[in-house]
Amino acid sequence: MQVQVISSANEISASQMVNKTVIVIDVLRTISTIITALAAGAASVTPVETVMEARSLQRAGDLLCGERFCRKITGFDLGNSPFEYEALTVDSRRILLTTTNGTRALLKAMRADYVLAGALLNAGSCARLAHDLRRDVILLCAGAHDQFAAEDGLCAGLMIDRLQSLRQAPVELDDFGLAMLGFYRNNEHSIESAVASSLTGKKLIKLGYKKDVELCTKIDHFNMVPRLNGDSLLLAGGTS
Ligand SMILES: O=C(O)[C@H](CS(=O)(=O)O)OP(=O)(O)O
Repeated sequence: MQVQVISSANEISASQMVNKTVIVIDVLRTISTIITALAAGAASVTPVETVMEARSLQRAGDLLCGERFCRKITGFDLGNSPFEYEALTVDSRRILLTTTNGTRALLKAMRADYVLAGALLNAGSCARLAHDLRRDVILLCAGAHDQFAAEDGLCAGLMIDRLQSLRQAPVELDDFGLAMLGFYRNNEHSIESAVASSLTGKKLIKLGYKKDVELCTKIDHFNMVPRLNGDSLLLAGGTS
């Protein structure tokens, strides 16, 4: 199995995705929020590029969700904090979600054979499902504002570590993947502080989202994987 790591959403091209499984990684916070929402019973999550598009797609019962500048969008039901996605609020609802980086990365990955949503919260399950799908893998770090984000790189390194332990044959890594594996192994006993020291981690903490950062660093908190089906993410695997 070949595994390639791409440093930010704008670095991927459609031709790279042919016959591949793409795992879209956005630890802070989009993918962590999507995993939490589906685990809490949301029917599906549809990633949407713009605020206007989200509004135009809304049908009765749908929740309009997302952030700009890390804050809930005016008039929307929920923002981008996993804590907002409680069972009472999201149960059986379709979620239309637009965020700065994470939903854009998901939309960019749509040409792949399989698109999975991965974060620290479900890293082990995500690696296992990717292994079972028997395709070469791209780990697409969503990044922040078209730049590499350290927390996504750490998560990519963790998934490579997990993929390697699942396989008899070695995982063939590109150089960036090799670097991310080393980055993860150097920080594996201090993931929470490494994420809290990242640019986005520091920004979110400054804005009052320290608990979000702490929650998003819980490795393997869930054993299920959001998987793209048409234009929406649905659950694959167990529930918690
Ligand atoms: O809301 C978030 O956590 C981030 C904000 S930022 O653009 O990275 O500063 O957005 P996301 O799309 O979840 O990376």
